[in-house]
Amino acid sequence: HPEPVTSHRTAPRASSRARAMRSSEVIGNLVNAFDVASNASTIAAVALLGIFTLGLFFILFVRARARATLARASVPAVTWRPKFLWRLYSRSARSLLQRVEQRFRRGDGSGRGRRAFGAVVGACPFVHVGEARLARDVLRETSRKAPLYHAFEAFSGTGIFTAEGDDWDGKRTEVLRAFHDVGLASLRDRAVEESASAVEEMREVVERGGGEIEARALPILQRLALRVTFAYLTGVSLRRACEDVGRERSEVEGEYLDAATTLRHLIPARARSIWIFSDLLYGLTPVGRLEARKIRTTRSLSALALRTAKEESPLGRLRVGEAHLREKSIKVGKDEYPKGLLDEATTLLFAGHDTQSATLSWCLLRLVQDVEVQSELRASLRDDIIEEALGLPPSKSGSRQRRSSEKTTKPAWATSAFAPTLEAVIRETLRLHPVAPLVVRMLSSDTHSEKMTIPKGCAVGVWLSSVHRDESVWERPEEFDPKRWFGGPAHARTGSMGGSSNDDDDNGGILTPSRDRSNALRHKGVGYMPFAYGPRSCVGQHLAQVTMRVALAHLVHAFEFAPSADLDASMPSVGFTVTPSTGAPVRVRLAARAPA
Ligand code: HEM
Repeated sequence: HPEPVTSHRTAPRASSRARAMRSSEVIGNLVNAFDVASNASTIAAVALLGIFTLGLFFILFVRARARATLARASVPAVTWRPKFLWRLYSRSARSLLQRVEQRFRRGDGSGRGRRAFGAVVGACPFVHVGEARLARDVLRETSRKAPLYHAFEAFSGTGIFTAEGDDWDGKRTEVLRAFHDVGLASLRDRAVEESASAVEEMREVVERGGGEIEARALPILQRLALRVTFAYLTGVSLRRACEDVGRERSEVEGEYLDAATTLRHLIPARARSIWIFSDLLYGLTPVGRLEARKIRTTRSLSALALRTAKEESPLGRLRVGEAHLREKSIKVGKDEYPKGLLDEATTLLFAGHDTQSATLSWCLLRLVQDVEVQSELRASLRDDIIEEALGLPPSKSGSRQRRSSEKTTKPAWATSAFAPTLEAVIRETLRLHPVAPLVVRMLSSDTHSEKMTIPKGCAVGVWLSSVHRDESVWERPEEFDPKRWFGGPAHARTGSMGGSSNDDDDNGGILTPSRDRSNALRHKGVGYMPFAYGPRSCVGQHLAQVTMRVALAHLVHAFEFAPSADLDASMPSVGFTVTPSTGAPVRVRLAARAPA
């Protein structure tokens, strides 16, 4: 056998030397590597620190600039704290409107009674306004919405609610022209049809319930307002459109309203939270993903509306208008739709049903608190001309045929002078519950008013709910008093509303003389703007007034409403619109027949 290369005794000595050498090499290499790494990490750390410091200086600089701009408005400043979305969403800011109003009432301590305060929101100087005249000046001045509306873009896309500049201008013109060309008669007919059928459904439930039931009014009114809005926009009833695609109307409505309810809270909550700063990060959060799912659901109703819309309907007209066809198409299910058109249908369906159902819910809650007003309203509707015009069943047999020859050829029901008590109740509801209570604009030039100047570059949040409570304009502002819309200045401070008026600044120019001039309503005046004011005021206000008149008249004509046992019934839930937080629970019974 050959000798082993290393003897048994020398081998460990040689290998330990080699090991020692190898380990010193390794340590040396490690030290080198560590040196290199530590140099690199030092450089990276210094670079990061530099970027961080620069970023910090930049933030401090823009915030200081924003504070300086705000100081020029000389409003008392409050601190803005961004919120975490899940807290806002889960608690749905109940008392927000009261808190803001209290803040306005406190003023700036100067005794000048300014209803305004400011905050730096991110890097933007933000002035909150609750003063009637100032609000009007601001809203008249600009058509630019604040970056806050960015949170709504995922939902309403480039529809007119969120569009800007020439794009908005072109689309708004097309929408208004479409509404004008179609006219209000078809809307009145749809509203009569759907209101009568909602009353019949409810009558059956009341009769089954032994003559009186407790019901949540909001979901019933949401379905009613959605059906009227869909039918008007498309020229086809929602039932018919659903049948055409082999689906049940109640299922389609249910899905849509569930999604809309979630979005109503989620989108404004995002606008007030830190997530407004990043679409990408927001999209990765569970709430961001929930929002995307709900938006897809609402779009399927918009797609159904576009697919079924008749040529002569408002959506049918938009389908051939240029402004809505410029953008590329997007897919919903198997079909593709021009994005601008789809976004507009989404905007109008949502804005149409949500605002009207919320307003009508508040109206019923007010009427259950004020039985006298409710009875007066019901009595005022038991008039054969009003009944005929609003499609109500006749309460006195035999009289209609005789009087119908007096029917005016103009759409009298479209004017506020036609049924003044009904109109006064709706106006007073919208005064105390303007369901879209905050509108925000960017000032592109300084806005001067009697009391102050707000510099350009400021975002201005006009709180319509507070404008409607401005004590320099309204007497007893918290009181629900439809009578303030009639008669002399006892009900409103001088200058707030002018003399009596039949001029209907809200009726789209359709003028019909009142049948009873002594009963004419007063001008709305400077302190009243439930549909906002100026270039970006509501495009659907004339539609809303017709639908709400018809729907409220049908409900109050058929039923008596009484308060429910729910103590939270009048608690507001503030989202996209302000709704009664527990769905407007009321007790319902059939209205007693009119005395012969
Ligand atoms: C009681 C009913 C309604 C109320 C109280 C109401 C209130 C308002 C308010 C306050 C604005 C301004 C929002 C802002 O600038 O942030 C607005 C805008 C708008 N409303 Fe209404 N609205 C009602 C009904 C309707 C209806 C029935 C439609 C359509 C079918 C509609 C469509 C719109 C649209 C598209 C805008 C955006 C206009 C623009 O930015 O140019 N609204 N509404």
